[in-house]
Amino acid sequence: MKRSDRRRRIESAFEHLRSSISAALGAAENAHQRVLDTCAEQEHALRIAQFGTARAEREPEQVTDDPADRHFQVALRRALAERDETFREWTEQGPPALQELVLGSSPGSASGEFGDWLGTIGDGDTAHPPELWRIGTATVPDAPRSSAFPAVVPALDFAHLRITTDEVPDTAEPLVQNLLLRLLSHFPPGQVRIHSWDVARLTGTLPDLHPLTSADLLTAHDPTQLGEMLDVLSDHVKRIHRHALLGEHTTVRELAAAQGKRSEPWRIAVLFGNGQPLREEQQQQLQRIARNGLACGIQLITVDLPMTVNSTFESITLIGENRARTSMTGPEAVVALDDPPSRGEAAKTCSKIAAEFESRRARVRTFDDLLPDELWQCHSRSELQAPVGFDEGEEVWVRLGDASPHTLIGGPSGSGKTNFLYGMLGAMAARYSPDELELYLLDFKEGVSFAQFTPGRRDPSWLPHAKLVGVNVNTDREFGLALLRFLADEMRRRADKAKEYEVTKLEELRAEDPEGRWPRIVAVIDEFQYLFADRDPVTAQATKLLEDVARRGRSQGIHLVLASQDVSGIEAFWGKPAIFEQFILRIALPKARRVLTEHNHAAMELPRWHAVVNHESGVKHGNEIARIPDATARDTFHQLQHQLWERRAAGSQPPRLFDGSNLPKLSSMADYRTLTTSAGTPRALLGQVIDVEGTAAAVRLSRSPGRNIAVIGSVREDTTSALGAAALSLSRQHEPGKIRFTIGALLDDVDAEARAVAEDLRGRGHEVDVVGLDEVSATLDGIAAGIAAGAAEVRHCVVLYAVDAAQTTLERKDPVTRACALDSLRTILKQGPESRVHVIGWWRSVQRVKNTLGMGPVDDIGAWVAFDVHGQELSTFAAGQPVNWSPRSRRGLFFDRSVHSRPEVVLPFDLGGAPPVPAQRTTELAAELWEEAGD
Ligand SMILES: Nc1ncnc2c1ncn2[C@@H]1O[C@H](COP(=O)(O)OP(=O)(O)OP(=O)(O)O)[C@@H](O)[C@H]1O
Repeated sequence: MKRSDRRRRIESAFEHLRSSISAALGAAENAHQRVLDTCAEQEHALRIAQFGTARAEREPEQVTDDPADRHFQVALRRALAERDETFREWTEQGPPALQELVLGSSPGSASGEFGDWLGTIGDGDTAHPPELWRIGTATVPDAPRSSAFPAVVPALDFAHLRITTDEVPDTAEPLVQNLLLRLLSHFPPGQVRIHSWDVARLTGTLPDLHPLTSADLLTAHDPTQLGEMLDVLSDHVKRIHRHALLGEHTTVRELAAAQGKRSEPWRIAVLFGNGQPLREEQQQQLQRIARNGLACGIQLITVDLPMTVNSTFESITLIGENRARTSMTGPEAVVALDDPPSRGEAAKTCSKIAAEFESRRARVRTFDDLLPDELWQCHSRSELQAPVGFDEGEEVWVRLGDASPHTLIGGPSGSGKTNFLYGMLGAMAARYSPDELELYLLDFKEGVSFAQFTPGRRDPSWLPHAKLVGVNVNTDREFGLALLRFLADEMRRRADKAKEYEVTKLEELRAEDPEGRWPRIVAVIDEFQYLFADRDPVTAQATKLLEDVARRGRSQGIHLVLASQDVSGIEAFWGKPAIFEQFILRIALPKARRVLTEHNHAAMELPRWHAVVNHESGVKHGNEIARIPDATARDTFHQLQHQLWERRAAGSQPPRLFDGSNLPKLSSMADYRTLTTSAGTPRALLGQVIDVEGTAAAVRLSRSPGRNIAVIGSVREDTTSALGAAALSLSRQHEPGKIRFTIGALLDDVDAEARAVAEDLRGRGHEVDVVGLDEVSATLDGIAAGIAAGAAEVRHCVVLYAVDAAQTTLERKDPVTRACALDSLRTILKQGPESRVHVIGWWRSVQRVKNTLGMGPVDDIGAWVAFDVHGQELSTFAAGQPVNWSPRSRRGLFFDRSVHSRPEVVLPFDLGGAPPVPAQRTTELAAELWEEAGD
């Protein structure tokens, strides 16, 4: 190869190398440049992001020294595109959607223009209040298109509000005032109450709302008295928690939604501070109110008041020129607060609200105002509640439930206790159906106050909730015992049933057994002090039973309502703290003494037809004063009763009426009417026992020794009633021919009664012999001889009217045999029952029964009923036990040694026929007995 060739090739190789190197170097430089560009753009992007895209666009010189710089322009364009993309959905749909939402959920004054509602009185539904309330118009300045949307904040039950200013709290005033005007104008006057406190000003806070103070809708608290305002709010929280929120509802709002009506107004407390925290204890109290208040409808609005509780607060920060940021709209949105209406307009609105509230408050409320719009809509699972009166037009309610199980009502005669009871029972009966509430009503006072709840001759309606009505029972304290015993039994039945479901309370039992019928029971005893009238076994038993029912009834849905006009009656109660303490609800009518606690004299100052309603055992702070409407006038309770009666369930039975001034009619007694010939051992009915069911006093006439009946006493009407009832009831249990009657009419005075019964029995087809004084000895001898010969074929009842009147006749001895008919009678008494022969005899005194029986034991008289006989005389016939009994008119004492441990009180029957003769002894007999007593 030539030298020159080689060189050329080498040079060309170098050339290639050079150009390759320079190409490589150029590429690196380009890449370097690109990296530098990207870097510059990203630096700008970072600064733009830090500064805010919108601001960077507005004020580029704040972001870069050279706004025209290519890299900055690229970064800004990219940021704007990204922002537009991000906001696109909101820009297109956000503001109009929000607008629509607010319009729908916050109607009327909650979000409308002032001009549309200012000055009109609200009628908003308190059971379903709007959640959000307008304060202004918001925009997002940094949005690509800054559309406005309504700015709203939650109020009332939903959140507290914390407002922060630039340390000039007054600047928050128009905002607060506007919001309050919206709230006040939305609901009927009185539903929103305002408390205000301003650390810096004595008066003049919220000046346009000032007219509300005259109606107590706004209470302006003194700057030095924050404690007083906090105490008022705390008391409301406590009271509402203790009483209104006992059942399944944990907030007043839920309760209102369930009941369709709010029972407590909203209370809004506005506190203007100065940026300084409160004193420690006030801070804590305020925080407690903040935590618990919303559930009770208490909302706080604080202005420049540092607080450490955050959770339930929404915040508004004023940023000058009527603009604010809120926690609802976030830091990007700026709210232009609504301009307030003119001062004149706002004040006029408040005056109008105050005047309307005053006029509603002054309106006389009637019994009808106690009634719900719809009948029988409430359930009594956790308690019973009903309004009983009005405080300045607002309802005052009573509650019977676990927290306040029983009520004590006091007031002197004529103060309106009966009327109060009518109002309360009416308001409850209208709310709860008979499946939710049963009433047992007892009035010891003379008169017939509860009789209206039972069907009468002129009005057939009855109160379908009433199961038992007792009137004129002032001498029959046993009826009170019977009611208490019935309640104690029912309580046990409920407790046993609850145990089956492994629960303890009625509320839980109802949850476990939803199909079961477990109404709450309200038992009213008017003039209950009669129960404790004497130092006797009735008082002792009543005390024991009342203690049991009062203590354990609470969890079984059994509520006592005891009323008394008698101070000593109530005082006697004070001595029984175990009972008294259970009567947490106290109702004091004007001038009632001893119902409330010793230092609570509210009842003394009450005007007529008012009551103190106190759910705190009578302590002062529990006082609620209520005006009680007239519930006994025409067209009040009675009209309601008619409506309720018409709604009664098919087959609903009228309440049982126990009227102490009337005797039960034998022919209408269930125990008599249901007697049939197919029943087993026949039962002789003698009268009616004092119990809740109205059971008959009955003696079984079995074939065993002693199954004879003595009717003892000198009052003819009562004793002949017992004999007649026994005979007639036995006749109903036998086909004709299956029983025989021998009737001894041994006293002229009762001949007519004896013969009337005989006629009645014959009319029913039975064989009846009537014997007088002249035939009685032979008849008894014959019967005794028959027994000696063997048992009778059919039952034989020997009904003797005034056995003792025949004593001399019966004692007359046969000159030959020396036997007398008295011996025959003794034989019949002793041996008869086993042979189907029973004596049902009337003796006019205990001594005279003993004369008949002779020296022998009294066992041959297995059962007896005694009228006008003192207890101590009867103890021999009651297995030797002391008998505590003072005779009373038209009442007897009944004892059957085969079933009773102690005698019980009975009412003789009204057998129908001739009207009863006034109860009196025959003068002739009175003289005889007087002589005997002298002997
Ligand atoms: N709130 C009331 N508004 C109007 N009249 C009433 C009111 N309360 C009671 N009255 C009337 O007062 C009278 C006495 O009332 P009520 O019978 O209720 O009193 P009381 O305390 O039960 O008296 P007593 O124990 O003597 O029966 C009745 O005529 C009744 O109509």
